[in-house]
Amino acid sequence: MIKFTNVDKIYNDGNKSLDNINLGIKQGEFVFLVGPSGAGKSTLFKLLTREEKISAGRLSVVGQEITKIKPNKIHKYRRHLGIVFQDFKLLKEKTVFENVEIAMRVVGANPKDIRPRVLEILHKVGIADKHNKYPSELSGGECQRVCIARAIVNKPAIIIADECTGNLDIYNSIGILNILNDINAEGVTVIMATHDIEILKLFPKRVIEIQKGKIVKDTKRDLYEINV
Ligand SMILES: Nc1ncnc2c1ncn2[C@@H]1O[C@H](COP(=O)(O)OP(=O)(O)OP(=O)(O)O)[C@@H](O)[C@H]1O
Repeated sequence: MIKFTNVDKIYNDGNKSLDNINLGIKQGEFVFLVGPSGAGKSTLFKLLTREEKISAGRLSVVGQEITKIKPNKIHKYRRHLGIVFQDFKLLKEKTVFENVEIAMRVVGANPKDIRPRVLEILHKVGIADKHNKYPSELSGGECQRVCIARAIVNKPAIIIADECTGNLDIYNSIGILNILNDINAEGVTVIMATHDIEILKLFPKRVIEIQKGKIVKDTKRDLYEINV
C-alpha cells in the first residue's frame, strides 16, 4: 500500500533530510515511527501527503506513483489520507460537530448523509455528548478525539498521526491509542510518529526508527523493547 524505493529528500538549502529510504507498509498495518528530533519523521509524512516532493527514488501510495499525480489531482489523492496533528488544528470558531462536518462538505458528500455520519463518528471517538461545544471548551484529550473524528469521517485508507499524543498525559494518550487501534482493526493503515516510550511499551506494533534521515531499525515490538 505504501512503498518507498531508494527515496531521498533534499530541501532547497541542500539539507538531505531523508537518505535512501526503502520501506514497505502493507494495508492494515499499524506502524510507529520513532527517532530523535530532526531525524526526518515529519519529512517522511510530508512526502506521503505530497506537501513536499521526493528528490530521488520512487514512492507509491495506494497504487499511485506520487510523482505522477498532477497538481490539480492532489486534493483527490489526499482523500485516501486522514491526518492527525499534535496541535489539533481545529477551527476555533466552529463547534465540534461543525469541525467534523466541514471535512465531509469539502469532499462534496451528499448533504443528507452528513449529520448521521458525523454523529456516528463522534460517538465512536466518545465525544458525541460535546458536539455543540467549541474547541476552547474542551480538554486536550477531547480536542484530539475531534481531530481523529475529522480524520476518519471520510473513510481514509491511511491515518497519519504526527506526535498526536505529544500534548496529552498518559491517560489521554492511551485513550487516543485505543481509538486508533479500533480504527486499525477495521483495516485502516495507521502510521504514527511518537517520542513516547510508554506508548511503545503498551502497544505492541511494528516500530521503524529513523536517525539522520536513514532507517536504522525496523522491527516488531519484542525486538524493539530490548533496545529501549
Ligand atoms: N522546509 C525545510 N527546509 C529545510 N530543511 C528542513 C525543512 N523541513 C525540515 N528540514 C530539516 O530536515 C530534517 C528533518 O526534519 P523533520 O521535521 O522531518 O524531523 P522530525 O524527525 O520530524 O523531528 P521532530 O521530532 O522534532 O518533529 C531536519 O534537519 C530539519 O531541519
